[in-house]
Amino acid sequence: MKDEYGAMSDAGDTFEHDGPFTLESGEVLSHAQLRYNTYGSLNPAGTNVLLVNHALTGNSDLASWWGSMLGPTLAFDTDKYFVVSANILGSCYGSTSPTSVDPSTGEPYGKSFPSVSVRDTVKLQGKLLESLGVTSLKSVVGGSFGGMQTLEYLFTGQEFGPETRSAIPIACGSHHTGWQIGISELQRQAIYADPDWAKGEGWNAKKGLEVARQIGMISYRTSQAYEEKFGRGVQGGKIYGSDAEWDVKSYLEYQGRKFLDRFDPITYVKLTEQMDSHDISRGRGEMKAVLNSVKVPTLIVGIDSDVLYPVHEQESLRDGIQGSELVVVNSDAGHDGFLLEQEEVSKNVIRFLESIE
Ligand SMILES: CC(=O)SCCNC(=O)CCNC(=O)[C@H](O)C(C)(C)COP(=O)(O)OP(=O)(O)OC[C@H]1O[C@@H](n2cnc3c(N)ncnc32)[C@H](O)[C@@H]1OP(=O)(O)O
Ligand SMILES: N[C@@H](CCO)C(=O)O
Repeated sequence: MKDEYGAMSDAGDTFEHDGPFTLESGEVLSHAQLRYNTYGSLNPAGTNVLLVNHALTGNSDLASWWGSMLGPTLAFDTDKYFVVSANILGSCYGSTSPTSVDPSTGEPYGKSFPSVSVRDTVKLQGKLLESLGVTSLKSVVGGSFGGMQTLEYLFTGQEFGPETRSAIPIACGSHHTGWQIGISELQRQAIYADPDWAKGEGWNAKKGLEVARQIGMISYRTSQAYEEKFGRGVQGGKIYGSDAEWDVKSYLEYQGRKFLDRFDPITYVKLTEQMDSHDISRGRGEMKAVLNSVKVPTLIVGIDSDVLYPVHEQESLRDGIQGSELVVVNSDAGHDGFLLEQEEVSKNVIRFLESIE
């Protein structure tokens, strides 16, 4: 279900920040809210907490994307843990975003929505956790954009929010690299190239958004996966020129169209910009020293076929964070392996959580 400006209103609760929220950029959101979901019960000390962070286009409805990991006896064991999943600030899934009304104009922010960093999202989530009575996080887990948030939590206890006792960053690195910013930029350029981006507020740059999602879908998988799924399959037998209806073309077009039901171009531009802000060393010193300052147990997970966040980035995290462990999951799926290989991810999460106080 979407509201009048296109924001998704999925199930969950809403946290409202008390007063204006100042962003890293110095800009101020006069009102800031976050959608979140919880599962299980909080213990009286507020310490049996697992925080699970979603990726770029996900939401706080954890059951809808890591469902086979959530429930009694599963990785996110709701008999033992109070599991919290919070939306990203700037996401159209119920948090303050470009689709929200700017109180100063009475109109949706649109392109004037301020620049939010991954650290801003985590800082606001920290306020949400405090409001729930959370004093300490047993672990923070997330893949991709969720992994970037997870890495920021390694510093929250020292800087803001509840203490973090362990972390499981998956399929991400210590900062967004030139490669990843380039792929984000390519997607934004597809949106900017849509003639409707320059008209009015830009909400109607739908063709651009479709193409952006198609570019994303290529980067989330691998040549092996595309070969296995589509190969040279074609409808109608025509293989020459623009008459060729390749199965892969039809798949990408379908994914692009489907995406319009749950995202808008402005939010997509802003969220990819937020990912590009990811750099745990910003303002904290040299990366080597920043990683070396991490003292909590950390399980780093990579996917061996991930071309977007390649394994060497997880190896760098492992080399930098003292005593951390790296597990590389074998999968042809590529980056999306963190969503598709739930059994393998679960196994490692369970083992690691059992080893943590
Ligand atoms: C609504 C939500 O998902 S929001 C919940 C949170 N989501 C997230 O966190 C991530 C977003 N989701 C994703 O990235 C993906 O859906 C994943 C990774 C979770 C799952 O991927 P997969 O299961 O491998 O799906 P896959 O990429 O094969 O796409 C399947 C779809 O393509 C369609 N399809 C497959 N081949 C073709 C083709 N040749 N032509 C047209 N359509 C095709 C299928 O019919 C199917 O359609 P459906 O989704 O309407 O059922
Ligand atoms: N499939 C994921 C990839 C980004 O990590 C998403 O759409 O959010």
